[in-house]
Parts: sequence; C-alpha cells; structure tokens
Amino acid sequence: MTRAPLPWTAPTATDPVRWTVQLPGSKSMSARALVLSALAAGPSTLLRPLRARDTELMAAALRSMGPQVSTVDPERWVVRPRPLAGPADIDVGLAGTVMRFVPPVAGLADGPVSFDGDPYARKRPLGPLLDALRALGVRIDSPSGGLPLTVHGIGKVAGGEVVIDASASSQLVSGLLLAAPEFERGVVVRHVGPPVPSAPHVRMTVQMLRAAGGAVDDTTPDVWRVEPGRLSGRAWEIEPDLSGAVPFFAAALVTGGQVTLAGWPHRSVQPVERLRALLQQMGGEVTFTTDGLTVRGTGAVHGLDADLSDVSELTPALAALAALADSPSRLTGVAHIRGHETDRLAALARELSALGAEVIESHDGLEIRPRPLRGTVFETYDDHRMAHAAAVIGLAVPGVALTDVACTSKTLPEFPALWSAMVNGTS
Ligand SMILES: O=C(O)C1=C[C@@H](OP(=O)(O)O)[C@@H](O)[C@H](O)C1
Ligand SMILES: C=C(OP(=O)(O)O)C(=O)O
Repeated sequence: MTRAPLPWTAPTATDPVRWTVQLPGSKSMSARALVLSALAAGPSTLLRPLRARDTELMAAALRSMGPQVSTVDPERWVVRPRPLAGPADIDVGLAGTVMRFVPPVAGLADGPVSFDGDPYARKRPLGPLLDALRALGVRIDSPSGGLPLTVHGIGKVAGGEVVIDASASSQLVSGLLLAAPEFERGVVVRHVGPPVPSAPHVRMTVQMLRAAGGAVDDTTPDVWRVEPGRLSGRAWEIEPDLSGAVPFFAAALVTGGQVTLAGWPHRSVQPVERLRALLQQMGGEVTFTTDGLTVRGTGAVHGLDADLSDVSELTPALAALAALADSPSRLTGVAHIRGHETDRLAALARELSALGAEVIESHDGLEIRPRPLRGTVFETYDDHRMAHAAAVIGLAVPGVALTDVACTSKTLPEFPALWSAMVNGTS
C-alpha cells in the first residue's frame, strides 16, 4: 500500500448535530453486484454503487480477467460479461470481499490468476476457502496457505459438495456461493465448526443470488445448495451503506442531536432492525420517515451488553459509544474480528485504554468501563472503522489525534469532509 498517512484531529461538537447524510451505496451490496454481474449472461448496471477503494479494487479485479466494468458514471456502473481468462494479477488491497469473492471466479478463468494485497491482507483468514476450492476441482498455489497465491484456472470448475469451517469469516461461504451457479455441478457448502459470524451478510448473498436468477436452498442451517445455471444481467439498486452510517448515527447519540440517512429503502437486505435495537438499548430513538432512517439522541448514552457476532463490523463504533456511556458495556461473540482489517479487539483495547477508559479484552470481546477521557494520539492501524471510532470519541473529547484518517478511503473517501460538515452544521 503506497498511500501517505493523513494525520487528523477529530472535531469536537459544541452543539447537538442536526444533519441529513447522503451516503454512497453499501460496500457489501456493491461487491456482490459486481461479481454476479461479471458472471451473468448479459449486461448489468449498478445504480448508486459505492465508489471507494474496496469496490474499485473489485472492479479492477474482474476487469483484469476480461469482463468490462465501466465506472465512468459514478451513479451508474455498467458491467458487460466477457469470457474469463488469465494471465492476470489482482491486487486485493485490504478488502475481504476481493480476497474471498474473486478466487472462486478465477477458478472459472482460462489461465493463471495471481493475487496479493496489503501486508495485513496476508494475515487475514483465507485457507479454508482455498482448501474448499481445491476440493471442488481448482488448482491453487499458495505456499503460505493464504496470500500471495495463484489460481490456475482451466475455464471450468467441477463443483459438488464441500465441507468448510467458516467460523473465521462469513465471506468464506459467500465467496463459494456467488460463483457456484457457473460450476458444472453447482455446489453444496456444509459448514462445520464454531458458528459462522455475520449471518446477515450470508443472507444478503443468498438474496442477491436469487435476484440474479440463481437457485439457492438455505433451508438447512449451515448448509447452502446452489444449482448450476446461468445468471441474468439486471439493474442493481444499491442501498445506502448502513454500516458506513453507524458512526454518523453514533454522533446523534453522543451530542443529543439527530442524524438522518437519506434514501433509506422500504425493504432492505441490510440488518437495520438489529441496528435499531442496539442503538435503542444505548439510548437512541430510531424511526423510519419519508426523509430516510433517522436516529435521535436522547441526551444519554447507556452501556450495552450484547453478542455482536451477527453485526461484527459495527464493533468499533459501538465500542466508542460504550467508552462515552453512563454505564459499563460487555461486547461479546466477535473473536473473528481479530482477522478484520487489523486485530480489532486488541486495537480497540489499546486505543480506548490510552484515552483513559478501563477496558478488559477477552478472547471474543471487550468489557468497557467508562472513565473520564482525555485527548491523545489514536493509532488507526489502516482500519477505516478504527478511524470512525476515534471520530465518535473526538466529538466529546478534545484532542483525539488520528494517526491517519485517509484509511477511511477503504469504504468512504468522503468521510473526513462529511464528518466535519456534520459537526460544523454545514451541508
Ligand atoms: O460479505 C461481506 O460483505 C462482509 C461480511 C462480514 O465479514 P466477516 O464475516 O468476516 O465479519 C463483514 O464484517 C464485512 O465487513 C463485509
Ligand atoms: C471487516 C470489514 O471489511 P472486509 O470486507 O475487508 O472484511 C469491514 O468493512 O468492517
């Protein structure tokens, strides 16, 4: 990764924020729509996709194997499928979606496709996916069991039944399912091991596969069957990114203000009811209005006792709120976020402690006992959601100095500008 770090002191809010935020599309929906579109029988469009490092890397990865992906119009990306072929060299950056969703597609390409990424990407769990692909008939060279690796595609994948331990990441399952309609025998994926985290993301995969014409049976827990068959091209309406909105919603709680996420759909593939319950437990009011999804702070932030395994990517923002709460919190069920962009449990424990909070790190979570906080340097570890957590605390604590805010470009390059606009009350 060659990006220069951008130090940034988080702005402190002197008044309750009152703001409507227009956010780009969901990272997770955009990534799935790109993969499904590249595999479809005809062209597709993505309406209001996320334009950020992760999705641009996904577009580039697919393009390098043949499909045309036009990102010229930021509101409307166009994907035209073409025969998949190597040789190709793919940079996954630090994107779990690219490193887990694209190798199964590369198995379908004719020719070698190599993958590598940022230094920390080499540490993120990938081995179970590679073993599963091998069992399905794909030849892969991976000296370390992860990145760097080369998929030696022969233009087809036999498919069939496979057992995987996907407890390290739901993306290991999603990656297999997304490409499976193109496998000669489709796939039956059977998970064996501790629970698969982030269940709503697997549901999103199943829903989007079906929307593209895929036949998926997920009626048996931990078993997913995808029939072979051609996917259809279509127009994908990408929903605003709910996870990206969470730090902004947290600002409503911290300042006793109100934040609306504009353009929220009536029906969503993102876990909005779960988020609503969590924010309400912490003292927020969450309503759906014609303007969008609105979170109102009530003036108090309460501690939270919750298993976050299904919404684990929200842990950093919720941990930041917990550090500002009026009672202790216990966040559990998220051992696997040690394999996210950084070891998020260790990173949160270290940085929240440095600010003055009392934090006890366990193997699968954090106990956070709020104490008076003081501004200090906050290491962001190349992790966009660590930067979000620091910004949330900075609303209430002057002098929270992020080592690098540019890491937010992974999912929202506009983050520092949007955040400052919210705090300063400008649009
Ligand atoms: O499939 C996806 O789009 C995602 C799945 C989840 O991964 P894990 O299951 O590894 O938590 C989530 O945390 C990540 O941000 C996005
Ligand atoms: C875990 C995350 O990302 P990735 O898709 O890279 O796994 C995240 O965005 O919080």
